[in-house]
Amino acid sequence: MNILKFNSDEDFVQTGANLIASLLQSNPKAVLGLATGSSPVGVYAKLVEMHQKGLVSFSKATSFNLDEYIGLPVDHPQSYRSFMNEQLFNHIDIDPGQTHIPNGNAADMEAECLAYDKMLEENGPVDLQILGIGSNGHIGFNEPDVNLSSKTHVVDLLEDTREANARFFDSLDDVPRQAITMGIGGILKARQILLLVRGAGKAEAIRNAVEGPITTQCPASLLQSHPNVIVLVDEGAGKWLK
Ligand SMILES: N[C@@H]1[C@@H](O)[C@H](O)[C@@H](COP(=O)(O)O)O[C@@H]1O
Repeated sequence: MNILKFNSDEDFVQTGANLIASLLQSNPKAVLGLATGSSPVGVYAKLVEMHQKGLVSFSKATSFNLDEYIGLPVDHPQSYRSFMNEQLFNHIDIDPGQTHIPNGNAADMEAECLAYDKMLEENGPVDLQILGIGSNGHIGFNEPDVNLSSKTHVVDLLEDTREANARFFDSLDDVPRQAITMGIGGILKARQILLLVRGAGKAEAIRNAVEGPITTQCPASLLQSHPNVIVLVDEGAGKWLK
């Protein structure tokens, strides 16, 4: 794992954005694995800025998002489709038909999981997978558990995850109880992984993930088994790293 610590927010987002932009410059048809949450927001904003300056184009790229809430209307402001449209897709030249997000409103969720993995397999592997980390060590919505699923699946969200995400909703009751997420196996198939970690609230999670044992109780620790992971941490998140 290549762990880079930043004191400056600007350097953090510029480094993340440069990695994605240089991939697209060398391979315009790159397959991007995208994440939601507050961690990648600054990197997406920087990519929009770079796109507006003519420094990067997404016109031939394909994207796959990690996860989506179940049962939230797709146009709900907190759906991950709305998030991606607002933070990135509406401001760049990516073909909307080439952006993929699991359908959290499918009538048959099992079929949706299979279809998503099939699409990933047909278009993959993902060239660069962006990830955030939950304060309990989750990646995507792969929560700590005795067993982790390899494939895309439906997950019951843990209470602490719902509470962490309640800040985006009117009340805790409005936070969905389930999500569809790519599995750990799907995530680890990416050629390269870029883990973005910001804030002191993630200090323990990232220390466990990169310095602790590889355990399903900290799903992000499985990234230690991947040969090409870059971790960007800010000062707060990196405060307990060696
Ligand atoms: N499903 C998402 C994850 O993909 C994200 O990485 C994580 C951290 O979110 P944030 O970056 O807002 O702290 O939790 C969410 O629940």
